[in-house]
Amino acid sequence: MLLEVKNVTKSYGGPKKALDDISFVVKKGEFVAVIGPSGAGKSTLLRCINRMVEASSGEVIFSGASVYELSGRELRRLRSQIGMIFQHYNLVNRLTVIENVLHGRLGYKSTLAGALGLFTEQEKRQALEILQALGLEEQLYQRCDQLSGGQKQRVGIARALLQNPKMLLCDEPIASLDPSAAKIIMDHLKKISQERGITCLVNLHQVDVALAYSDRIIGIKEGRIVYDGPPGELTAEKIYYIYGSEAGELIMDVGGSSGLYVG
Ligand SMILES: Nc1ncnc2c1ncn2[C@@H]1O[C@H](COP(=O)(O)OP(=O)(O)OP(=O)(O)O)[C@@H](O)[C@H]1O
Repeated sequence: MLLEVKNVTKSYGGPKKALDDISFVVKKGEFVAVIGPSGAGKSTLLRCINRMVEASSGEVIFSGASVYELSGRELRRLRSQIGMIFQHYNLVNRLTVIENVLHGRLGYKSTLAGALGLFTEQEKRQALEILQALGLEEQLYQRCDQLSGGQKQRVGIARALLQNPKMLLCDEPIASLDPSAAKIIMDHLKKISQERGITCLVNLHQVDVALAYSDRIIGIKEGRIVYDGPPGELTAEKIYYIYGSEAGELIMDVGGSSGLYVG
């Protein structure tokens, strides 16, 4: 077991809880898709795991450590083991690809070394190797604002990998991409989890993508888990239940998609 989420509840102060008593366990290397309609709580859930958002109650155990009890250096060390991928990439646009990726190491450095941009040869070599694996070797010295969305997301993945994470939290990683760029990103994430044994927790709006890529799907509706099981058991009825009125369009996608994600 790598991650255990126990009875996590989050209220932002409004009448409805964003997360309501969420519990699940994730094994090392598992590829888990988290699906659900807009506002279901997917993003809040990912952020409560690494404490970008503080949960109102509950507990998270990651790699044997009780995340909600850590502070200072221990919390930073733990966070460096959890890479995060964002819908809008969160890159520094005026910096180059290689500079953005090396930023992934900052969590390991003293403030001074980080501020001076002091990176070891070993770190630079690893950054290069990761960027090559992601097909970005020709963009190393390009500024990030000159890249396509798909390339930006690959830089985001490279930055996260340079932390040597045990787990990646991916918050709608393909929501801003066209289908072919989205496929490239999903293929890379899957490969990373299979080849490097890195656990992936991926928030997705698209059910067809979740079905095609994940070992397991967690369905969230109004802050609660309403499905947790293999993709093969996620029937059309269950999709209807999770998505309510948004379901029609999604089920059509599943049945009649271009086959882009299948096979
Ligand atoms: N910072 C915040 N302050 C107040 N309410 C928030 C905040 N962030 C999220 N919420 C609320 O919490 C609930 C869950 O939101 P969340 O963004 O986690 O859902 P989501 O499933 O990721 O949706 P989406 O796909 O639209 O991002 C929603 O009702 C949302 O309005």
